[in-house]
Amino acid sequence: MGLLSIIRKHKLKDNELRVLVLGLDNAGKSTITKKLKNEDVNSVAPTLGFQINTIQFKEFNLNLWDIGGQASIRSFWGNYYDQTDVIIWVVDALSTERLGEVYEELRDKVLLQDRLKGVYLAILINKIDLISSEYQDSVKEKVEQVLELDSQIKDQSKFASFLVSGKSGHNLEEALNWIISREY
Ligand SMILES: Nc1nc2c(ncn2[C@@H]2O[C@H](COP(=O)(O)OP(=O)(O)OP(=O)(O)O)[C@@H](O)[C@H]2O)c(=O)[nH]1
Ligand SMILES: [Mg+2]
Repeated sequence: MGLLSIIRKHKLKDNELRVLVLGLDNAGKSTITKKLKNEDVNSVAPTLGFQINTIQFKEFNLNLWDIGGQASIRSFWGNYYDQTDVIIWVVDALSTERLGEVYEELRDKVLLQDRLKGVYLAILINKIDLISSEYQDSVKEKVEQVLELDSQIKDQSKFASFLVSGKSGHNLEEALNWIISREY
């Protein structure tokens, strides 16, 4: 057995998952991460490097890597890819004008990356607290349509999208439940 598979076996025994939190700048990655840690979400600043946070959720330890999303530092994302189990991809529900950029970055930096083959993808459509409930479903549809996940990812069990709010915590638990109920 190779070293990597030994490490992997050991991790699974501990129910430990490596989760990268990615997405464009200002999407809300750090806010969501803070909310999951029960920290104050009103004091966030743009992430210039990365922050590792371990949270316990049910019987799992999730190592959340909150990585800066500014364009100038996206080229460093690849440094974190090895041994990743899950990607949480955060989309700002209000910035519909940036959905083209979201599509390109998700495709090029995640979906086409050999080192991320087979990784589970949770799309968190964030800041839903700022969108009135009657429009929320159409926002979800719009994001799903632009990202073309159905055609880009053949295995339907590999991805799911959620309307969330990092500020209020809305639907974050549902997203984590989906993550821990995958097969690792
Ligand atoms: N209303 C609302 N604002 C949010 C929410 N999530 C994040 N924000 C705001 O969006 C801005 C960016 O949030 P961050 O969490 O710093 O975004 P980020 O994705 O970590 O950004 P980078 O670190 O630059 O990649 C901040 O002003 C947050 O307060 C949300 O769910 N609702
Ligand atoms: Mg951040």
